[in-house]
Amino acid sequence: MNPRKKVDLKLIIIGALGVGKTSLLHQYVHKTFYEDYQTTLGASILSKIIILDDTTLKLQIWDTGGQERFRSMVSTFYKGSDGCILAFDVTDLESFEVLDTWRGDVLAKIIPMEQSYPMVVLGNKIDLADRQYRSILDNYLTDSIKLSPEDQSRSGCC
Ligand SMILES: Nc1nc2c(ncn2[C@@H]2O[C@H](COP(=O)(O)OP(=O)(O)OP(=O)(O)O)[C@@H](O)[C@H]2O)c(=O)[nH]1
Ligand SMILES: [Mg+2]
Repeated sequence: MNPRKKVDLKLIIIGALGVGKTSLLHQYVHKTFYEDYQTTLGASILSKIIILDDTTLKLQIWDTGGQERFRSMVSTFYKGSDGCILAFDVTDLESFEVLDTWRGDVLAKIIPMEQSYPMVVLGNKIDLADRQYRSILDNYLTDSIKLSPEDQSRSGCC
């Protein structure tokens, strides 16, 4: 039997104040959800081991604070990361719009060193009734992606 490969990955989660970055990670790693809000000061690190096919992945996930005053400190944590989660709150349009700035920060630090760097956009708080994600996605599709009619029919979109 082949021993499993071992891979260490450093991931970072960024996004506006209070979008739920810490809650999401605690739910993922410790299976607990905190109702009480305690803003993250700077950053904290969580670890999780997952097994994927024949590989043991050791995730080191950097949870960062969304406060403006931590912005330049947080950008120093991007170094050496293998990917990034851009988090927003689906009930808060501004938290989505500001992702562009966060993304710009990451690209400015990472891309000169890494040609390919995975980033995912994550919409949180989907349990809340006043979610605005439909209009967020509609605007995004209209303004940014501009799918051609062929693409739309292929994707079954719109
Ligand atoms: N309803 C609902 N509330 C959530 C969800 N995720 C987080 N919250 C609440 O949102 C508040 C902020 O959550 P945090 O996880 O501390 O937010 P954060 O992004 O880490 O905030 P900063 O560290 O200040 O940047 C807390 O009161 C959470 O309980 C969710 O999926 N649904
Ligand atoms: Mg936090």
